[in-house]
Amino acid sequence: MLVGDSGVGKTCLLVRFKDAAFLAGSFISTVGIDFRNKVLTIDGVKVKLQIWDTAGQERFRSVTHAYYRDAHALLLLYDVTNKASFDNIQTWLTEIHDYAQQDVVLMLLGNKADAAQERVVKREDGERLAKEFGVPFMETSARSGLNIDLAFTAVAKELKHRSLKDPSETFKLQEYVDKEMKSSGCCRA
Ligand SMILES: Nc1nc2c(ncn2[C@@H]2O[C@H](COP(=O)(O)OP(=O)(O)OP(=O)(O)O)[C@@H](O)[C@H]2O)c(=O)[nH]1
Repeated sequence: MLVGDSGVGKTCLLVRFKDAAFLAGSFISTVGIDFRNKVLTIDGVKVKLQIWDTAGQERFRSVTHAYYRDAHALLLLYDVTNKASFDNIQTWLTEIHDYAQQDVVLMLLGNKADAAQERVVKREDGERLAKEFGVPFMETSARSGLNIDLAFTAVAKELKHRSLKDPSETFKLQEYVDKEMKSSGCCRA
């Protein structure tokens, strides 16, 4: 499930992942909730992701609350060009604490990393916040595609690992993300 303030790019992130496209132009706010499916092959196993795109607007909050408890994973987004969306992350974390399952897989994403000129939230600030709350973190761009597949693949790997319930196998989400970013030679922003 994708959550975060209105306009941070949740719908664009999902469209980029699902269709490898970017919705340029006018911004159409999500009404309530929507979902799309995508099948990934993880270590030879097909994993079907059902991804719920929620409305960030406050007036839809009561609708989205109802979906939290069924979510296995949450991608919590802020917009690196919008300080308020970053400041609101703590409020979102409280909301997640109140409504989601205790062991939900959670990842923090600083989206719109392509927008260098408009950036107001440094990558280090995102990293610091994520560390404070013990949440894996990366910057993404729905416009350029930066780290989009990696974010969803990392979450899918974690979910697959959990569903196999094999205690001899360990999977560390942040370690996986850091390793993948390093080996691709890419950049966190
Ligand atoms: N530069 C840049 N713009 C983006 C990116 N992702 C989204 N946008 C723009 O940000 C605006 C909002 O994107 P949406 O995906 O509709 O935002 P949302 O979070 O789904 O908004 P709600 O549905 O209201 O919750 C649109 O004008 C997008 O074109 C990105 O990675 N880079």
